[in-house]
Amino acid sequence: MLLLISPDGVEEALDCAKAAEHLDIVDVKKPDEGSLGANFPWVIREIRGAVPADKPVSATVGDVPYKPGTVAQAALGAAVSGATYIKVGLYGCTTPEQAVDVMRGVVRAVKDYRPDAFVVASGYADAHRVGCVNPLALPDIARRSGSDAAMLDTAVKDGTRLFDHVPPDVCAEFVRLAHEAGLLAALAGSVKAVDLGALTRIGADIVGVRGAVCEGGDRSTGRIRPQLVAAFRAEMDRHAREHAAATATS
Ligand SMILES: O=C[C@H](O)COP(=O)(O)O
Repeated sequence: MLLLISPDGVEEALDCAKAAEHLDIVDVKKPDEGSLGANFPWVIREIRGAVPADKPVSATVGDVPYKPGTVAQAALGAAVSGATYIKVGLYGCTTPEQAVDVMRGVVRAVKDYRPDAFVVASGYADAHRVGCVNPLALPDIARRSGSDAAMLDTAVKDGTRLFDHVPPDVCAEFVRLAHEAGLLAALAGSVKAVDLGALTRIGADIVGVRGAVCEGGDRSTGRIRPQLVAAFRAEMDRHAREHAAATATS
């Protein structure tokens, strides 16, 4: 399982760089603009320059409205700024067809510019609270639009977590559907170390975190700390080892 960490700006990204050996993807966002809030192009560019070249930089394009042209242009902006993972939060899409429309535009805009870019269609585990598409619709939306991964995060950061809204057995179905469609499955949403056992068993390809690696576990007032990233990674590795051992003996 890959570890994606979301700094809120250049300063936190530098702290991520200090823990680079423990993480896989640096995900630029602007948490004060929403769960998948988009940051400025120059921040993406500066972070790309600050983290080791072998670590992909991801950028969130926002909790986007149903405006395919606007979103495609924003996604291209993120790619031009140096992000190779482009994450789109389908907040304003109320049907799978709308979501496919938006993601098709993103895939074309991004891949015409950079064919090896990786496009992530993200929905929300707590979709019922904000009125967007059902979490289990995401793998098919990603497949139909030519995206590379389906993701879930939480829209409302009020302390509730991924599994509060989408229990582990339903997350397992999400991962199964994504894999069946040939996609990677990414899961996030105030994930804590205690969730890593279930996420490992479920077979998620990417886990995304911010709060869990911030001081005090607070994604808004705390700062990302390299030692918390290292500790989180150690827990991931421990679960991976235990799972591999259990699978080998069963
Ligand atoms: O992409 C992952 C998000 O940044 C998750 O943030 P969070 O762990 O604070 O919910």
